[in-house]
Amino acid sequence: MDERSMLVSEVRVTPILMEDAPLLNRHGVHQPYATRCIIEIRTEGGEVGLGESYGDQEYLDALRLLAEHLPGHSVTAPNRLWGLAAEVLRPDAVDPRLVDEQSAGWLFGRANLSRLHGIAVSAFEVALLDALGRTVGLPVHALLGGKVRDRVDYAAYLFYRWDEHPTPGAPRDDWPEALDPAGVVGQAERMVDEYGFRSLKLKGGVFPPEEEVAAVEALREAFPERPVRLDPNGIWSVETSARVADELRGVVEYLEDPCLGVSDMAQVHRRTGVPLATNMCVTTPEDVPGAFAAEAVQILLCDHHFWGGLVATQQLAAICRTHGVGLSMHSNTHLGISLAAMTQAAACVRGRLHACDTHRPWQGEDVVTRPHRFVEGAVAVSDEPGLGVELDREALDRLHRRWLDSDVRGRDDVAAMRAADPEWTMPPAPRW
Ligand SMILES: O=C([O-])C(=O)C[C@H](O)[C@@H](O)C(=O)[O-]
Ligand SMILES: [Mg+2]
Repeated sequence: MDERSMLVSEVRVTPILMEDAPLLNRHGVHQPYATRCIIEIRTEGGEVGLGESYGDQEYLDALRLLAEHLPGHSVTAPNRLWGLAAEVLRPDAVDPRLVDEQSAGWLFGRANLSRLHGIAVSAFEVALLDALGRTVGLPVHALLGGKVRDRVDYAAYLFYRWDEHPTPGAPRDDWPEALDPAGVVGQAERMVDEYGFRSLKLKGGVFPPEEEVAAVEALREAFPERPVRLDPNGIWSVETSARVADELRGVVEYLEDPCLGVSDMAQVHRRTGVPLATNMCVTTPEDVPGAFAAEAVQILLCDHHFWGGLVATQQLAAICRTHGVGLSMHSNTHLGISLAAMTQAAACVRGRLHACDTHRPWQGEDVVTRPHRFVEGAVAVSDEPGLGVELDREALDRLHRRWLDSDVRGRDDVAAMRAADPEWTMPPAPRW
């Protein structure tokens, strides 16, 4: 094959706004529209590779900056993206919020340079692998060493939610409110009916822990065969976390980020023995040694969007296997290109993989022509070349026009909550 045909000729990073549901979490509520960006890489040989990543303005700027340096890069060399990212995305070249270690504004860990590079590499690595796979006629999983499973299990991602956004004129879906155990069980019933999910995860941190414990117990009673997890995003103290862990021992598969930080998580696990998962206190490779040594984490939620991509996911999986730490996948609001990438990566992970998180059922829109179907809670691993998805150009244009016509440029669940409660501010941690 002619080497020149493998070179990147053009890169497009297109910001979009997609409808989102009024899902509640410890910060507040999801905005009516969420930002995201779609990446298209064209090769000299005429293939196109797709990627999907965060769309907050500061990330968009960083991704566009890196994109300028990609023409001439070979789709056969995704590993070289790390060196390029280190060269181009220096602390003085990016928005300070992306590298400020003190900024813990997100629901998935602190910002820092290592994480920024992981995010940037991932966004383009996926697109390069897609283009390479299409060029040579192989699925991405073959480029990662081959799939070890044909279907990837996902969990029903249950949220406390309102039936509609407090913002006038916001889009509305057809899910009813879920604000108590009966509402949560009703939501789970519909998720199980429509998607067949065989694991359940409740996003907590919204109501006092007793109410969330009651919801988890109600889920367990309604679905005795299905593992249940609870994730309050680190809003409990060590005392509260230990109490909840004692109450839910044997009821939950694991507790996810009951409290913040390696030392507090380790204390809770030491005191209770209940398995703990995280997508908050271990989010870069540098976090791994200390957290594993302290036994703060029994299940790590990988997320290729911030761990550096699909190859990095395999490397992280190997580290977890070596240390006897289980693996699952974190997700926040995403569309079908991300789901395709998550599924290809998960397909290659050897050993036990806990059902992965996905927000996909909450999105009524997509930018791929054939949105994925969940059958018995799983997505079939595509064997088509690349990621196995095609871009719906008309949908992309529509969601991009929406972005152009709007001033929403990032995620702010605290501000969104103020539409319902003008006094609302970021809750302290621990809150309970
Ligand atoms: O597992 C998690 O912590 C998440 O999925 C973080 C997300 O941002 C979720 O909490 C959300 O979207 O509200
Ligand atoms: Mg979490």
